Amino acid sequence: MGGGQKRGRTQRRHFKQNRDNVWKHNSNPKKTRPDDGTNNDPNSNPDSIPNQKWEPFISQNPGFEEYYKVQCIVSTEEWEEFMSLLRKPLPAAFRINSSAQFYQDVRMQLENDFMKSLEAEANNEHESEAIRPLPWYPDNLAWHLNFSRMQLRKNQTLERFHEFLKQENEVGNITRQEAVSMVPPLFLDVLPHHHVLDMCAAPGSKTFQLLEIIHQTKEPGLLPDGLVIANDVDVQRCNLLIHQTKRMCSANLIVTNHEAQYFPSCSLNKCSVEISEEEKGELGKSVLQFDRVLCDVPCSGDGTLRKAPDIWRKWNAGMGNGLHRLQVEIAMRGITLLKVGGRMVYSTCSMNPVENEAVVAEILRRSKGTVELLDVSSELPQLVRRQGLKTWKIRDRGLWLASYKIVPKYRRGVILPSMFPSDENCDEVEVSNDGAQEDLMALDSNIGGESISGTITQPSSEIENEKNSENLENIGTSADDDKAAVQTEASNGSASAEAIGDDSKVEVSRFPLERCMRIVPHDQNSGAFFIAVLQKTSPLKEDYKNQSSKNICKISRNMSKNLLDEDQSGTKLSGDVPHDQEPVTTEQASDDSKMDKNQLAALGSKDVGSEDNKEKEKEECDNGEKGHAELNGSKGRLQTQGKWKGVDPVLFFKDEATINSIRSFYGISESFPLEGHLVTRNHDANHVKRIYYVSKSVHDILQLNFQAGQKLKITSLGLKVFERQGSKDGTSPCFFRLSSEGLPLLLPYISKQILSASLADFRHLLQYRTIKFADFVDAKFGEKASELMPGCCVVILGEGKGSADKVEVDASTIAIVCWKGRTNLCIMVSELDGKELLERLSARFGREKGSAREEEKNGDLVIDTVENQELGELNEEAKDIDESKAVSEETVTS
Ligand SMILES: C[S@@+](CC[C@H](N)C(=O)[O-])C[C@H]1O[C@@H](n2cnc3c(N)ncnc32)[C@H](O)[C@@H]1O
Repeated sequence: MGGGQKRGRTQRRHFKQNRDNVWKHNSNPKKTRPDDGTNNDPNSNPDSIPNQKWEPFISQNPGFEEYYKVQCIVSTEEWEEFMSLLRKPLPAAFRINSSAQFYQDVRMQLENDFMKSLEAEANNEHESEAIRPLPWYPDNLAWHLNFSRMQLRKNQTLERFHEFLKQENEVGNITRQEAVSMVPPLFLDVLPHHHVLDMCAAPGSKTFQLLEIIHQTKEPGLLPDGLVIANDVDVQRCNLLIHQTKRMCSANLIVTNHEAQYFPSCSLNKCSVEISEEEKGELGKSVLQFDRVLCDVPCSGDGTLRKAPDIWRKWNAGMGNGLHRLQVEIAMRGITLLKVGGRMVYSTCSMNPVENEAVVAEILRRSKGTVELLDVSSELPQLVRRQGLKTWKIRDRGLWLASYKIVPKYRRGVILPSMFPSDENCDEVEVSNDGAQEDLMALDSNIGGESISGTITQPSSEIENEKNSENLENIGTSADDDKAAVQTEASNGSASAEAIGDDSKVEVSRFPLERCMRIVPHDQNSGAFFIAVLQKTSPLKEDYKNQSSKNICKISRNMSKNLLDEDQSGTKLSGDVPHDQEPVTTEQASDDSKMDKNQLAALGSKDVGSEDNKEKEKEECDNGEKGHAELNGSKGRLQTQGKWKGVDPVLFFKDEATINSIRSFYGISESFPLEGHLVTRNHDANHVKRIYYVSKSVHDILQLNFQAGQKLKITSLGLKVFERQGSKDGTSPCFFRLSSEGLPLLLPYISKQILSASLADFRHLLQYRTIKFADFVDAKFGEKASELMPGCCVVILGEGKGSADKVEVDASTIAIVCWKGRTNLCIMVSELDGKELLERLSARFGREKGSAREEEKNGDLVIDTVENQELGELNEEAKDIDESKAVSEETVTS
């Protein structure tokens, strides 16, 4: 099983400490709001928050209502229901982590216990059940609660259930995830051998799902052939992603930190250093390409209104307009990195067609028949969804624009042809764009002829407008100006006044956008989501660049060319990030005057394209090329000093003496490959603290990355298997202990330092944490334990058979990492994990007769105080190591 089939125990500590327990009370009472469903009554004052001044969220936004009415997002008859549900709090949902060892037990508890005991608690007109499995999610692994989190907290009769949710969340058996957010990975149709790229992955709930699928079918100790590369541009969010996915214990994961629109392809054909065909052959690939790509892009997020009601206040049409370009660029990069025959899912938690159908249409337009929008109407039939829209309109500064033709010239750098349903306008755009280019040149000359970094063609008049529009009064003025401009354009004959109300001029997309899926809240009491499933049917065409150029500014045109070149795999690879151009950043792309920096930050876009970043990108490019010659030698040093500053280097661990001592101490079978699979993040082999195991698939990508000059900025990878141990007495001959998360992978191959305990002794170990050899119920077990070498060891549960002699493991084996001291055995499992494991054993095997605490009082289990203290320190040390790791080796600090 390894990676993924069981989760470790101690390793979950830092995960827990680094995320809120979402089922606990809200630590920020200011954010709390009443749970009455509408919460727009300023006079209501919930009793639940004594002494707190409650400020209700506004749940009105006339602009929002007008926008979606015009877009016909739902029929007129449904409008009231749609709006009413948007104002109600989102019912909680969660997923059972199928990688957790006790996931079946958790599922049984929900099906057999809570579903029945909570029957009486169904409490609103939308639902007849208090909790229910989501019908479209496989194997009853995803659950919908007919309560919001606030209701769970307030209701006494739900207390036991609430406690259950808190504990299972804390130990990592369940993950809270919005129901609709679970959908995209299901449509990706991932198989265990697939190479999957999750382009915008943080905080990682979908990455977790992808890893679960990758690890689904493997036996203990075997790793799947596939892998997931999870990427996010935001450093802080990348760290969340790392902590989230750590619970998966996967050796098949790489976390990277790139702007997705420039995700490197690690093309060997671009390398400055010659690589022989033989070397390329050994690697099995000369460019990074994926079987599956998840493109869950940054978006305006209005599909999450039910759980993030502050969006009511912030929402404006410019948010979607501002993100469209970035979304297209990310999606096109995804298509470029996709293998022919591969599938890509494009998704957003926005309802806005500009961020959805318009982006999908642009992908199809640019890929010119090489990408198909799949009809997946027969997949997940129980998931209620609507067809995509074929027509929509653009709202810009108070104007409705039904066609690109009526976009005022000075807005044409912002409002793009690709935002509109029809691509007929694209031909006319060439002329119009010339105008925009003239504007840009004029602007360039205004600022001394230097080109503006990555800016969309934006005339100075517009910049002035946008500056002024901070002031609300000026927004009105600017909109009036725009109207006047449209009228002038129209009367000049360069545009027809196709504004709202003129239905005869409605544009309809030529693409089969009805195959897209939109989930709206009132269909199944959920949030809203948009999903499109695309398949690459052949390599992108040579003239893709020409075609796309009509819709995109000069900057992006260059980028399209580079992307295309990469797609002609093997023949015309022109390399990675197009460093000769500045990236179109979220911030720049979102240049609508009403979308301020705070809003962008709220979209999770901070750090994108900062000057610092851009400088680094240039530097990275240079150093990356140089780095190639020094494969895994001084490269680590180079990396920390130049390339990917602030990120620990990735190095294969090749210290044979250490590897041999580990193998021999634990009796790790020769059939388990260590060589070539061990990685560290420290270039000083003598001070390596943690050793990570990587699958063959990850190994191959690392090799390619080394060969290509370390294009990938890797923030985390693999599965921690060994940690340097700080034995106080120095008696253990092995310097490295096993880590809990790596144990499931190694377990089937370990033949030394491993014992099988009876159920009673296993329970006692979990309960008392340290037991003297003489105090074990099974004396033979105590004797065997005393004969182990001092240091790290493994105890497996022999399930009451008293089988100290025989150690047999299979997928269901329950095992813990322990420490053999001079007189006793101590577990290296956190208290919470120990407690939870005890409870699971009770649920499976029944409670132990007699209270162990009483036995303790009677002095049955006396522990050598001195050694106990020493072992306590060791345990503490293990915890410290876990925590420091998050800071030193896995946290991106750039
Ligand atoms: C909708 S969230 C992704 C949610 C995630 N897929 C999940 O299921 O947990 C969008 C993410 O895109 C990231 N992002 C924004 N701009 C990006 C860019 N240019 N490249 C990569 N990631 C980006 C944000 O930091 C944010 O974490």
